[in-house]
Amino acid sequence: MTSAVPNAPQHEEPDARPITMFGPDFPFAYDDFVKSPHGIGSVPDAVHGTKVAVIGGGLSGMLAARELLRMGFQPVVYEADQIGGRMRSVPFEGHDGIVAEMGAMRFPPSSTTLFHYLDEMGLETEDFPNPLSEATSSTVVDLKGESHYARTLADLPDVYHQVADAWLKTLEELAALVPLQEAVRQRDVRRLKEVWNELVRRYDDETFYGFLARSVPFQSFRLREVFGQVGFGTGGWDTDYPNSILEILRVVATAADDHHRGIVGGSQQLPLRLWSRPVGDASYWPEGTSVRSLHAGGRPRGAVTEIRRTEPHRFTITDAEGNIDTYPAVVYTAQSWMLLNNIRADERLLPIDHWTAIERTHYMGSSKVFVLVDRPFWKDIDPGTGREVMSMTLTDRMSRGTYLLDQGEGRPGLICLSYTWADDSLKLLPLDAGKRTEIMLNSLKQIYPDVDIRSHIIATPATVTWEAEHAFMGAFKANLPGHYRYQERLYTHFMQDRLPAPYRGLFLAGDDVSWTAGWAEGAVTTALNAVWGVMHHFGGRTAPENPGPGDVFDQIAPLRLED
Ligand SMILES: Cc1cc2nc3c(=O)[nH]c(=O)nc-3n(C[C@H](O)[C@H](O)[C@H](O)COP(=O)(O)OP(=O)(O)OC[C@H]3O[C@@H](n4cnc5c(N)ncnc54)[C@H](O)[C@@H]3O)c2cc1C
Repeated sequence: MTSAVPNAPQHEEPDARPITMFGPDFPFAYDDFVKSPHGIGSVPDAVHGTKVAVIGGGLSGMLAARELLRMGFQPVVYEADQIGGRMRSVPFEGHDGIVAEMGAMRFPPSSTTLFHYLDEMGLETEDFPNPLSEATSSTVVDLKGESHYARTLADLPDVYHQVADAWLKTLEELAALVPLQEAVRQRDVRRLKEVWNELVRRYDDETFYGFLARSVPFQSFRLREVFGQVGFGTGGWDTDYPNSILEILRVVATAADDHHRGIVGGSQQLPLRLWSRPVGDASYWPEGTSVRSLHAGGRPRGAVTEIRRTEPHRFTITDAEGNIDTYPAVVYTAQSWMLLNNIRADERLLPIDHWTAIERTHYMGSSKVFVLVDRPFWKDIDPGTGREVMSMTLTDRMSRGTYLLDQGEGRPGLICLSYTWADDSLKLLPLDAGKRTEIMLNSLKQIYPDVDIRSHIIATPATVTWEAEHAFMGAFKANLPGHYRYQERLYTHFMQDRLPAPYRGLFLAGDDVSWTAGWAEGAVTTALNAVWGVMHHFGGRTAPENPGPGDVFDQIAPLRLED
């Protein structure tokens, strides 16, 4: 997501194994699973060619469709908006190769399963210029009208060091940071479950803010305020303060906010390539078959408007063009709220407790504003100070986070003028691109009075507010306190032997079902769960050498909290 979550402090031994997004709720090694030469499963020949509806053409849907095709199914993709979903890279007309990342834009290398598919699809990554990171030549932190220029954390005034220390101490004292990260590194499932399950029991009812307020190192309100407004790593945290502290601890435990990399050419290429590239080693299908080639006109079906359960054990789907088709199984990857309003959904699709979980799901809003400028003028040196005229900027003003995205020598420069979440995003909701740009330029003018950003702008600004997008209604899920049980229900829904038979056959996947919403790794791993579920539903199995998430589920299942 780039939640407002900062760099996870790490205790790094020189030869330590890397921290990955292994668990902590369901510590299954998805990265090893997808890399195995034994494949991720197969189905009986009689099942080959069976149509499975895949609702949503974002990363999760595209990955599920591709892996289902590989197993010999015929995935039928429905998409309401465009292939890519929240991996939306918007080009600027007349400026080839430059895109504004409206959704996902920076990816932690700890997303090892995501990176496997990036490699498979031949995509390259590069350092992303986060605040104070190595890829960022300078950062300005501007708070309560006072600006500080820094190349590293060491250049910032003492209060920022106090905040960094307080955060590290709090994590060590209240959240068992050291054993938690060590268990993730070592992939020590028993130890990880011991430590994490205890944290779940202790903190499911706690907000992020409440967690800080009860910590001795954060007794000063001033420190909590500074931490909330600028944080460290990717920026301020206060828009996350009302959320469950477990959401934050997952990010910290798995280094999701560290060492981010951007996808060269734009993140949307990943779902687009999963859709259009032939699947080399597919069962049943002739060489050269891709998900796209299985679709008439090379286009997905339109938006789903209705899903009903029909006899015997079928799903009948209507789309926006009025087509009605019936399938023996469905993978559903759109935000789950769509099942409450945009889609007429048969109540018999899910057990009542799952509907409750969907109704209670909480999403964060998010807005971005990008401008294309004639050149990376921010690298000009101010003769008075000897510094670059403008830096990556964190501020408590309306723009909050401003990112400078160098496109290379002799090319225009790209500026993400503003990236906001929750209430800060809501403040922009009713405003058009022009008004938003004006507000952000004004905000930055207070920090850089001598820089005329407007004079460099060469294209219409690009902007988005995800909560206003019809097919999304939010940027990413963020559990509130007390939501663990809902999350556990939705995540484990792919284990359908546990459900009464009339509720089987529809598999939930995607970012909002994952434990780490706002991170593409969760879209990938929940897609793999759903693929395992579909395979199992049709009598398929994995190779004994490479058991899947459902095969080992009972040994590593997420903690189930009782009433
Ligand atoms: C602002 C923002 C910043 C982010 N930053 C990062 C980041 O830096 N790093 C990172 O790892 N992750 C980030 N993420 C998260 C990442 O984008 C998601 O995890 C991932 O893209 C989700 O993929 P998905 O397939 O689960 O869902 P989606 O991408 O939402 O795909 C669901 C698809 O379903 C479609 N749909 C909706 N309704 C219907 C219908 N009725 N019929 C058919 N189709 C329908 C939608 O149009 C959409 O294409 C960010 C997300 C946002 C919004």
